[in-house]
Formats: sequence, C-alpha cells, structure tokens
Amino acid sequence: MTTNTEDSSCLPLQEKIIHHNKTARAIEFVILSLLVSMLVYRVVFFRDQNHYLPWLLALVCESWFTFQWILCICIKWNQCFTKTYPERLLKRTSKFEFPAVDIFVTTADPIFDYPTYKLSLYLSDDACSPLTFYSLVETTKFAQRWVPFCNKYNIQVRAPFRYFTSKSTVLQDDSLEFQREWKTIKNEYGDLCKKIELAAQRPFTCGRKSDFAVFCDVDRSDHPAIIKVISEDTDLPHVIYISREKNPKYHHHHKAGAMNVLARVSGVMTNAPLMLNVDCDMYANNPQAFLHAMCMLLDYKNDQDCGFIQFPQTFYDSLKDDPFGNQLHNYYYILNGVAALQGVFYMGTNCFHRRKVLYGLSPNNKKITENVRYEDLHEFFGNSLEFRESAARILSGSNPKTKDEKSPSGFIEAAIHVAGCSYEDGTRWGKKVGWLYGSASEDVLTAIDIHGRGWRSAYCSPDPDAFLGCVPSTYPSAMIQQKRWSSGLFEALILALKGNLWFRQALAYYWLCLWAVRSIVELFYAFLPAYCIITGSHFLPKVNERAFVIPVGLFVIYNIYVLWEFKRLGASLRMWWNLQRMGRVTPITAWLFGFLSVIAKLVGLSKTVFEVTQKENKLSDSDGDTDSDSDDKNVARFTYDKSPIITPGVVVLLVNMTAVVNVVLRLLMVDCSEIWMHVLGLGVGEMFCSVWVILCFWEFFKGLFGNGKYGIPFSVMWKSGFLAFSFVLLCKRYF
Ligand SMILES: O=c1ccn([C@@H]2O[C@H](COP(=O)(O)OP(=O)(O)O[C@H]3O[C@H](CO)[C@@H](O)[C@H](O)[C@H]3O)[C@@H](O)[C@H]2O)c(=O)[nH]1
Ligand SMILES: [Mn+2]
Repeated sequence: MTTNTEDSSCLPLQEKIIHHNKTARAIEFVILSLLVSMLVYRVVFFRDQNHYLPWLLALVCESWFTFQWILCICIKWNQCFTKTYPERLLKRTSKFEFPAVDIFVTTADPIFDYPTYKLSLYLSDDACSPLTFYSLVETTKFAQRWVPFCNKYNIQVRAPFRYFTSKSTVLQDDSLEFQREWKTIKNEYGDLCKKIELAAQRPFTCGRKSDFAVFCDVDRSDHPAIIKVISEDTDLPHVIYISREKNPKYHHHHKAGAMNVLARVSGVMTNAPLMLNVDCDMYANNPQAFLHAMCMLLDYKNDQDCGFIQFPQTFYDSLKDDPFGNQLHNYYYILNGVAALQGVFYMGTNCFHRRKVLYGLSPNNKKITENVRYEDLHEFFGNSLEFRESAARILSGSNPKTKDEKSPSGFIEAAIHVAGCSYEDGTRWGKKVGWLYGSASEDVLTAIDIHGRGWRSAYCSPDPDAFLGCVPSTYPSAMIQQKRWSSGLFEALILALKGNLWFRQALAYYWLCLWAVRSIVELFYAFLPAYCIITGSHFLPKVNERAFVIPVGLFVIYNIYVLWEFKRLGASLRMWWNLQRMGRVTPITAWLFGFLSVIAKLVGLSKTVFEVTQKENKLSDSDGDTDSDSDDKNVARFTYDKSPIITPGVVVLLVNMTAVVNVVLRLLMVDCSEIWMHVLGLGVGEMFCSVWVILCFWEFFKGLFGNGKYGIPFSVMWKSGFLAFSFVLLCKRYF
C-alpha cells in the first residue's frame, strides 16, 4: 500500500470507539447481587423447608441463571464500535492495489463500488438445478446492462428487485436521458423476471447439445460435478456456476462441504487472498461494503492479525416488532461487547475471510511454507497439483496469482477434480482446513477454531447496512431454525472449545453455545410454580418474610433494565414484550428439541442434519400501504404444523393453567372474610409466576382454540394433554 505524504494519508482508515457503559454495568451488578442474595438465602434456609425438592430445584436453576448473568456481564463489559472511512482509503490507495476478492454463494447481482476485474463470483448449487443455472446465465446478461446504468447514475440500491419496488427510489434524476434509460432498463428487468418465471413453470427441455444437457435426468443426490464459467474477462466479475459432485456413499457435509468446494474451485481458478461469503437469501444493500471491509483489512498497523470481518445480519421485509423473536435484535449489546474482546463470531454469511486463515494458518506463523514440506501440503490440501500450488502461494504470502495466468475456463478440469466427492479423503479438509465439519452451525464451529489459533475478528456495521437477508416469517420455520442453531452451537462447543482462546472470548462462546442446555433449566423453572401450587409447597419466600423483596426486586429491576436496553435501540414496548416472552417460549420448545437431537447424536441414534430454512416467497406487493391492520395482526400470529416441537410448551401451559384454576376453585370455597389469609397461605409469589408463565405462552393458549393453521393440531393437543395430566397426577400422588 502506498502512502502519499498528503495529509489524508496520515488519517486512520478506521477508528475504534469503546463505550464503557457505566450505567448499564451498575444495574447489572445490582441484579447480580440480588441473584447472589437469593442463592445465599436458599442455602441458609434449606433446612427449614418441609419440601426439599422444589427448593433444591430452584437453587440449581438460579445458580445457572447467575452463571449466565455473570457471562453476560463479562461479555457486555465494554461496547466496541468501529467507524470506517472509505473516502480516505480511496484517496490513498489506487485501484490497482486493492486485493482481489472471491465471492461465494450469493445473490443474483453482486455489484459493488469496487474494481470489478478484481472480483469473481462463485455460486454453489447444492440442488443441481437447471433453473438456477439458467437464472444465473440470464441475470449475468442483464448485469451487463444494469451495472453501467448504476455507475452512470450513481444508484445506491443495486439489487434491481429492491430498486424497482421500493418507494424511496422513484426517479431521482429528472433529465430526459435518465428517464428514457430508466424505462428501458426497467423493461429489461421485467423481461428477465418473466423469463425466469416462465422457465420455472415448465420442466426443462434439455436438448442434447445445449448448455443444459448436463442437467438431463440428473439425480440431485448422485451426479458428477458440474462447473460452468458463465462469464469471464468482461468488465464484470467472473461468474462461475458450481454444482459439486454428489454420491450417496459420501457425506456431503451440508453448507460446510459446499463452502470447502467453493474454496478449492476458486483457489484453482482465481485464488483471491480474500473471500466473501453470502447466503443465497441475502442482497447487497450498500455499494461501499467492500471498501468498508478493506478499511479494516488494509490497516497494516492495527489489523494484521484480524482474520475475518463480519457484517451484521439484518433482514428486509421482516415482521414488525419481531413476534417470533428471531430477528436477532436482542444480541445487539452482546455482539458489540464481543467485538471489544477477541472479536465478533462468524455468523455464516456477510463475512470476509482471509484465505490463509481458512487454510489453517495462525497469525504468528506468517510463512508456513518454510516449515511445511511439499508432502505435508498433500496431506493437508489433497492431491490436486493446481490447488497445492495455489495454496502454497497463499501460505507463503507471495503474489497469489501471477499476471500472465489463464482465465477461469482454463482450469475447468482441475476444478472438477477438486469438486469431487472423494477429493477430501485422507486430507485435513473439514478438520483443520476450511470450514469445519460436524455441526449444523459450521460457522461458529469454524470461528471457535479461528479465534483459537489467535486470530482476532472485526465487526463492521456501516450505514446503510451492507447486506440484508430473509428471516423466517412463519412460526414453524422460525422454530426449525432455532432448533438447528441450538443443536449446532452445542455440538460446536463439544467439538471445538480448547484452551487457546482468550479467556473472556471463551466465556462469550460458552454464552452462545449453551442455548441448548438453557432449555432444560427453563423447562424446570417453568414447572416449578405450578408444582408448588399443586402440592402446596413453596419455592419462593412468603410475603411476610423480609426476603420477599429479593425476587420482587429481581423481577422488577431486570425487566426495567431490558426495557431500557431496547429503548436505547429505538425498539417499541411491543417488541420488548415479544422478545421477553419468546425468551421463555423458544428455549422450552425449539432449543429443547435441539438439546435432545444432540443427545440422540451422542448416543448414536442420529446424524447431523441441516434443515434448510424455508424461504417464504414474500412478493413485493406488500410494499404498498394497503396493509390493513388485521393483515398485520395475522402475519404476526402463530401458525402450527404437525411438528411435535411445541409439545413441551403446551404441557407447561396446561400445567400452569391447572394450577391457577386449582387456586381459583379453592378460593371460591372459602369464606369472603378469610380469602386474604388463604391467598397468603397459597403463596403469592408462586401464583404470580404461574400467571406470568401463562402470559408468556398466551399465543399457545390462543392456539388451543384457533382454527385451521392457527390452531394447535389435535395430535399435539392430546399428547400434551396426556403429559400434563400425568404430571399433575404424579405431583399429587408422590410428592
Ligand atoms: O446442504 C446445504 C445446506 C445449506 N446450504 C446453504 O447454506 C445457507 C444457509 O442456509 P439457510 O437455510 O438459509 O439457513 P439460515 O438459518 O438462514 O442460516 C444461518 O445459519 C446457518 C448455520 O446454522 C449459517 O450457515 C448461515 O450462514 C446463517 O445465515 C444457504 O445459502 C444455503 O443455500 C448449502 O449450500 N448446502
Ligand atoms: Mn438464510
């Protein structure tokens, strides 16, 4: 990187701003001291209890909550924000000096403010679909017209499907020329959409000679590798379509396997030192995203040990106030907190990696080639000569690609070789090299390994957001995603956590990866109040005890604290409630099943599965303001399918309802003047908790009486009813 002696060259490309968050810390410590007091109270008064069981359970659960809270305090301690200055970068660095970037899996139009001849786009298609291939071909053609148009008029929203539908971008330029070109390009875009829609409606007639011949009668789970260079050496990025070889005899390792094939094919073809990874349901929302990332990656002084740059996961067209609690708002302070430690987690998409990081290098062994012999490279990276040479260049830090080398299509044969099923046999792929195997959250598994090698990472959140994606918009698909995450994260913890991480970074990973275990604690704690009411025991201090202020204080202060956190983010009261309640519902349903599936895998009953998130087709007709109130309410309503995932939640609800009904019946039978005494005797704390649990599960309550997809299916209902009934019966008879 040249630094001119101009003023601008002295200015930093990025600035880290650390907030110490003193008020938040103070409140967090108040909450912690209340939690500890509660534990002390439990231990001191253990002997005085008539019923040990609820007291002991409460002690265990609350110890866990305290542990979790300590993790939270450690993670949120400092909040780190990094500001990046692309203008300064552009002033000091000529376009020829920018590093090349290989883009993996992606949206239809990878168009950015970046020297395009430095970009290559690799699309991996695990479905081996001629339609995807066709769309990519047609979209590439369209891009040849669209990109110049964007550049000419400096258009910021570069995804045409957003540009032509959003209200904000009505013709900003009133020149005749612009109007004319705008109309033409809009029509062309309409044609493109129609073509693809038409193609989607009828089966592909794959003529023997056409480009589609390879897709003829192809079996999605058993076919040779298909690699096609759709476009190269134009003004646009190279575009390459890849459908890796599939064979039922080989495990394909889901997304991690696809990413490793992309890494190898791109290594052979273009070998860019940087790789950007985006999921197929994302689009680029900020044309300067690359420049922001470069500000961090090219900052020699600070960030030579920065292994990857993660952009936030934000979503478009998402439901208002986050009714299913899956839009990740509640991780804001956690993520900025981890950013102040070793660095934010890799979240599977919107992330720039240094290639050498994924090839297993550590920040201190800058030149691995000095100590690794050529045979060892074979053992690491497999038997492709082309790939080993490209990897050697990356590892030695020499020029990854020399000028006079061939275009991508010159490497098709080598690429097909490295995209084969058996290529990874006997190599370190998935174990030490590339994206790691063994967890459905391959992202976090890989990130733990990278951080464990001593790399740091950076969180880059420019305005507007760099990438926007889809979030599941129905309750069942949100749950499937949460289940996959909780199980995958737990597996990642089991597989990867070793002693090399920074201590507080390790704590952050514990916080993240223990979701699955949380489910058990949440489940027990939700049963506790009902159990106590039914059996006439207690797990909370009575109203006339002084210790009663501890749980009350905890409840009030904690909720106000979270509300205050949300208010600072500009979230609504409704969102606060939604996330609070989903904080109880999700662990007891989706995470619990995640936990069970990990256990099933540990005892050998099942294998890792990656249930792909349903991509609901949200058509752009929702951009009008015709959305009536009732529509809004209905999209936010819970829908149910036959999946048993909600069963534990329904059981919790039914048991707590039984308890409350029980209390009401008992009170109806006593004399009016004595009612208050009876209320006190039954336990105000327990009753309050039971009602609170019912409120948290209120959506399920509505589901008990809902119709069609809004109703809980009968099969789930009777199973839950049976379980709840048995629970109540057992409580009464044996405890
Ligand atoms: O066998 C597979 C399965 C998935 N994918 C791709 O993986 C990506 C993520 O899958 P998706 O179904 O969209 O899952 P999400 O829940 O949205 O994914 C989040 O969580 C995953 C980990 O569980 C991460 O890998 C993702 O990057 C992250 O966005 C998509 O681009 C898929 O095309 C494959 O290529 N092959
Ligand atoms: Mn997704």
